[in-house]
Amino acid sequence: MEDRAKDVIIGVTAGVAAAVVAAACVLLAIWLYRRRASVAAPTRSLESSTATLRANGAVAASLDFDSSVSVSVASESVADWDHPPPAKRAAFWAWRGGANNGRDPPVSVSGIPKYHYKDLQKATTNFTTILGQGSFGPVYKAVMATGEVVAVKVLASDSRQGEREFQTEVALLSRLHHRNLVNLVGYCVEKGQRILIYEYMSNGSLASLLYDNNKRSLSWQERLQIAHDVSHGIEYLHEGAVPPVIHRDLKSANILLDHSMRAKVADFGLSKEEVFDGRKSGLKGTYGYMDPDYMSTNKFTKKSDVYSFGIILFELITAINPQQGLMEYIDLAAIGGEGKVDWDEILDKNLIVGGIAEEIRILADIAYRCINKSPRKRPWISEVTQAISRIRQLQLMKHDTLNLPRSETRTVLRRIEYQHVELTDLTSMKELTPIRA
Ligand SMILES: Nc1ncnc2c1ncn2[C@@H]1O[C@H](COP(=O)(O)OP(=O)(O)OP(=O)(O)O)[C@@H](O)[C@H]1O
Repeated sequence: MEDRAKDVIIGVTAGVAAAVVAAACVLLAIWLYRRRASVAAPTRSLESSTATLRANGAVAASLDFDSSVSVSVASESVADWDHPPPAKRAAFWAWRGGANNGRDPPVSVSGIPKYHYKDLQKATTNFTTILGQGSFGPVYKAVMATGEVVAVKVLASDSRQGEREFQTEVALLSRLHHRNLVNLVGYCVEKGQRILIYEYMSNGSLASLLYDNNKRSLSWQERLQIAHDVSHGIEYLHEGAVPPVIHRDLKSANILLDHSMRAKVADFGLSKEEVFDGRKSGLKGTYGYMDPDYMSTNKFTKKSDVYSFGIILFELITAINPQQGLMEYIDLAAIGGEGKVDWDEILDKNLIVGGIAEEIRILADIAYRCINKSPRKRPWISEVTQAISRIRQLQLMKHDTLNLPRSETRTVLRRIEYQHVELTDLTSMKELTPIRA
């Protein structure tokens, strides 16, 4: 009897112990689950707010600290911005100007010099030396006290988007340096004004050189150099910058030329919101340059920039404005299908000179691949740069050949033939694309 009571007591004790252990496990599991969920929650919401901008495992993310500030810069890891280090946080609050009740002066995180408004006023003769008017405000030529000539872009003070874009521009350009990007040399935030100061590009925009009747026509050599420069600039953004950057508003008006006609890409972060098809779509970019795939999916990728660059290449070849029917002309020329495209029909008449037909055809073929409706079939920008390099090599070799003694000419011609085969391979560019898409 006593043994039986003992057994009962042991059984009950073991049961209670088992129940306690089980309850503890359940509680532990609940606690762990809740903890993980609370850590994951902000990341998820940030990811969802940037989802439309992500593509190809890389690129543009929005720094959505609040819904009014959506800065398109290439992705630092989401987690990184989820818990930014103190320096980044301070910079961000400083940029927001007002988030700290405006007590502190704006902080330059960028290392880019900050100018006083009165100095810029003087350098622009009280803002009278206007170079042009963009959608974010006027641009002035300024001669600084040091004698340096710069371009001063005054963002419209009433524009909320202007302020947002201002933040993007300073943030992006402070970490992007390349000879084919228009350098930001300073900025000013004073008296309610937001001003960006750039290196001065004395030959203006590619658009004005192509479409302004008062300007001389660009030579083929210059056009090829411009194509190469721009391609290098974009390649730096896509494949050199860490993290990578998508421009989102590549167009001939955003390609500027310096005193020696070298081209640079301008206007990061200043892509404007555009009303499309009469409806407010939230799409960014400029009509005539916008990737059709982006218009249907709302996903902007590096290949969307490649599309816009393809359009710019066609502008260089045809001098037809994309906003005045360029695409229709291209479709007409390509009506015969692959291998039967006749680019001669749409060539800029100023390019009808001897000896360059083959080079033009190759560049047009590259451009045509860039504007393929399917982003996967478009080349990567580094492939485009390489293809343009080959055209230039071909040119150099031709030039050398003309200056060579007869005995060497045959060898060089053979090399040209070889290069040509390589070029044809490159312009087909089909094999690489699916691997990285
Ligand atoms: N760094 C610069 N050097 C010389 N001229 C410049 C410079 N930046 C802009 N400009 C000139 O100022 C004018 C306005 O330029 P801005 O970049 O504001 O607008 P946009 O690119 O022409 O148009 P949008 O703002 O609609 O894209 C253009 O004519 C351009 O050629």
